[in-house]
Amino acid sequence: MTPVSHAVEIRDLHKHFGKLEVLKGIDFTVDAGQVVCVIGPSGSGKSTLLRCVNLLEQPTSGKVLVEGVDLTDPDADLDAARRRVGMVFQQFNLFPHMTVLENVMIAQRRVLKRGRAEAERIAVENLEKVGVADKRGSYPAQLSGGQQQRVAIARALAMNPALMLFDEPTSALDPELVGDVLTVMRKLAEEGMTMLVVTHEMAFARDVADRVVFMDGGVIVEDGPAEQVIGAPRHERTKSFLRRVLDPTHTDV
Ligand SMILES: Nc1ncnc2c1ncn2[C@@H]1O[C@H](COP(=O)(O)OP(=O)(O)OP(=O)(O)O)[C@@H](O)[C@H]1O
Repeated sequence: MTPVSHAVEIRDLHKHFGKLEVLKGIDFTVDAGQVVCVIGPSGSGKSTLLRCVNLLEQPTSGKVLVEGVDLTDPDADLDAARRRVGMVFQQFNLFPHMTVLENVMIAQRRVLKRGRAEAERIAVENLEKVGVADKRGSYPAQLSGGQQQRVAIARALAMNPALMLFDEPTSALDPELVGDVLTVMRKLAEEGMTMLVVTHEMAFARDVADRVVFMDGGVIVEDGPAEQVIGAPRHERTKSFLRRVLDPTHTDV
């Protein structure tokens, strides 16, 4: 068996929606244990890129490998590959009629076929990890946005993923709730979780990411350590984007 060198490997990825080419030849890798933050203006293709890694979108061409499994190979075990990838969205997507505990147990029970006691134990363990175990009997509507997002993170972690994708996990939150979610994400990073994070949180990207990828117009413009891409960008497009996000008087990103 060939050794798996990357948690994620993307080669010449293109994605069209009709005539609109949203991804125009993306190449990059994420190694196991790395945190890679993807930044860039609205509409640059960041979410579409993540959705191609999670099979929510089918690439038009190119390759997406997760732990060496080619998701574009019709013979690949796609269910198994999908289970290796956890995803946290901007919206928490919790079932409103289920308690927090049930929300974190349901996929474990249905997809992984875990028994009730085991699923509950793992759910509680992960709710403790994100600091909301005391809310296990509550319904999502009884929780703050930050607590709901932490439940969504616990739900993804309970599936024992090799890789976590985060798509602007704090952008739907009131500013005072953002910190708690970022703290959980920092902890996961410190524990060695492989993470691909689309974010507008530049401080998080600067402090936590092993690499920052700047996307614009469906291409990767810069890919490197945060101190380079955010601290000393080489390209005019990156500089202009960062001027806009780092200057609060600009809101057009
Ligand atoms: N399912 C779809 N059908 C048609 N067009 C789509 C679809 N999904 C995304 N697009 C278009 O693809 C482009 C890139 O969208 P995407 O959401 O990937 O960008 P983004 O960089 O994540 O933006 P944002 O920061 O605003 O979330 C946009 O022009 C969007 O309208």
